[in-house]
Amino acid sequence: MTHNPPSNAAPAAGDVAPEAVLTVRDLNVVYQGAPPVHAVKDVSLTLHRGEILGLAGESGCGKSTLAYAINRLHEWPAEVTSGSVTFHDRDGQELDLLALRGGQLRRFRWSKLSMVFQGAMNALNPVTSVRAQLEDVLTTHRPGMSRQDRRARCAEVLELVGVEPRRMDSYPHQLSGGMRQRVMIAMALLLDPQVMIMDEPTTALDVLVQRGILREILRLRDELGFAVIFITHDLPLLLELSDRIAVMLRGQVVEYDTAETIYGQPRHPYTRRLLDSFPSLTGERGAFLRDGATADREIPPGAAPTEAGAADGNQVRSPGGAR
Ligand SMILES: Nc1ncnc2c1ncn2[C@@H]1O[C@H](COP(=O)(O)OP(=O)(O)OP(=O)(O)O)[C@@H](O)[C@H]1O
Repeated sequence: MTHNPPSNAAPAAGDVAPEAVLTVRDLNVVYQGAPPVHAVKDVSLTLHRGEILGLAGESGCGKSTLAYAINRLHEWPAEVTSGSVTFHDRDGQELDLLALRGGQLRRFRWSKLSMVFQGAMNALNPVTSVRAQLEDVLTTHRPGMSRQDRRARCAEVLELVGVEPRRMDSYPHQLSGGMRQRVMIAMALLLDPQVMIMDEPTTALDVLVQRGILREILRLRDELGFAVIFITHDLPLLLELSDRIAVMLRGQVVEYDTAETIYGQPRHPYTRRLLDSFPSLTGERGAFLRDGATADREIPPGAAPTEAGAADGNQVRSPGGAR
């Protein structure tokens, strides 16, 4: 289960090598049907602590298959045919994720790496209160935790995602789509994971609610320091949100660079085509990058959370550290 430390961590500004939290090496995933579909081809990625890595690419290019394989959620006929996925724990341990079995895997998921799925907001159990569903995660993973501490932790994570803790006794159908998705993000945060994989987490939501939630994710990342693999085919959104972006085409990562470089100097013809397919991206350079005040151009600071909150039927906290 032990591997050498990753060697491809790119040097950051100031020559301080960023620390890797997850390394994917030459990963291949095949759906073993007739004929087989080679959905992920020789993918190598390094996720650094606290970074948001965007995974872009058209429908069917393999984004979800890659995310599921990383978290070992893929099911037959999907098979990881080769490669490795290594988690570099905060405590120095190196975990070979493809080798985890049964209890080890259950302990790993949620506590070290959590996932918010496409349509996850519909994954909440309709006949159980939000409180019971959040507490269930803690009862399973932190059996020694007192009832009082469990309740306090649940209230804390709900507050973190901008849901009033009094909503804890609600049932999912009593919450808006945006609030349900916030509850799912709260659940993913419960055990203080080092990595969150978000697969189209806001796609089903209207634009204002979506932007409010994305700002919260940025703020939480700044506050809590987890790293994110964020998957969407919405490239403008990724440019705004991500530190680095990997562009996938037919199972392969064809370009992997900072959001700024992907936007300003795309090298691969497919990346250029992808950028050109969003007409609004042909405007002033940098208009979609998170850097500086440009990200606020479309929605003035302060407006988005209020509007999102209203649309959400819930008070959203100030974006704070959201860039
Ligand atoms: N159960 C399956 N059996 C066979 N092929 C599959 C299966 N699930 C997905 N695929 C194929 O694997 C490839 C990658 O699919 P995947 O869902 O990972 O792409 P994606 O980029 O996440 O797409 P989307 O953005 O639409 O979710 C596609 O060609 C898809 O048709």
